[in-house]
Amino acid sequence: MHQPAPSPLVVFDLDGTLVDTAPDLIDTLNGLLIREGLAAVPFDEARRFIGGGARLLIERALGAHGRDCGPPEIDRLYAVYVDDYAERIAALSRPFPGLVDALDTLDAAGCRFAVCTNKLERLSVKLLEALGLADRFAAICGQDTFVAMKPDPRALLGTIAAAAGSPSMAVMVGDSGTDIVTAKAAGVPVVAVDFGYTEVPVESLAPDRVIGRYDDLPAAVAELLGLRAG
Ligand SMILES: O=C(O)COP(=O)(O)O
Ligand SMILES: [Mg+2]
Repeated sequence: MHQPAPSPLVVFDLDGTLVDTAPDLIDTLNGLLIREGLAAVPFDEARRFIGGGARLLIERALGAHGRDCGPPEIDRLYAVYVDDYAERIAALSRPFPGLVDALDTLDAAGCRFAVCTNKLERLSVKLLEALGLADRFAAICGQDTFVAMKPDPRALLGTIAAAAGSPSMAVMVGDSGTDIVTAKAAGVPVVAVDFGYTEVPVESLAPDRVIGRYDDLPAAVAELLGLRAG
């Protein structure tokens, strides 16, 4: 008996890829810093610090301004940050332009979708529910879903398994070096979006494709998976 071939799976990063979350992430960060008597971080600088999870965002923001806090202090700030962020999860955050149409086109071509993010799982679900997008994903996996978070390839391979997909029929879509390194380590082709949050231009990180708008995603996925373009 043959197993049916798994449908193609497109695994998306969340912050900076599916959703422009920087305004809420950075408002939360700066609200916290100001309450703590610390300097707020300029938006464009803080935007580049997103991608490794909220704890790293806080560490980078403090480090950029010469504050080196020990783990207990970071733990305390992180706990407050997570609570504050949950309160404003989708106050300003919106899907990037063209995302929903691209999902519709890929869906019609037989693709399924999953999320592999370094956000906490519960915040990821809450955000996507608030935006009416949660039901589109077969799995929504965060930094605390598996034993390891991106760039560990087990985060991506675990997400693909949770969505009942196969690594040989999967593509990762992400905005940062973290996503590209993760996908390469997992042996999964990767499309980089160039409108997200990254410290270096994504082109310099050798993804399989770079797209500047969601309209170009269906063709990139079709090429990488050898599908007939819709
Ligand atoms: O919030 C972060 O820093 C990381 O989130 P991402 O993995 O969805 O980019
Ligand atoms: Mg990202």
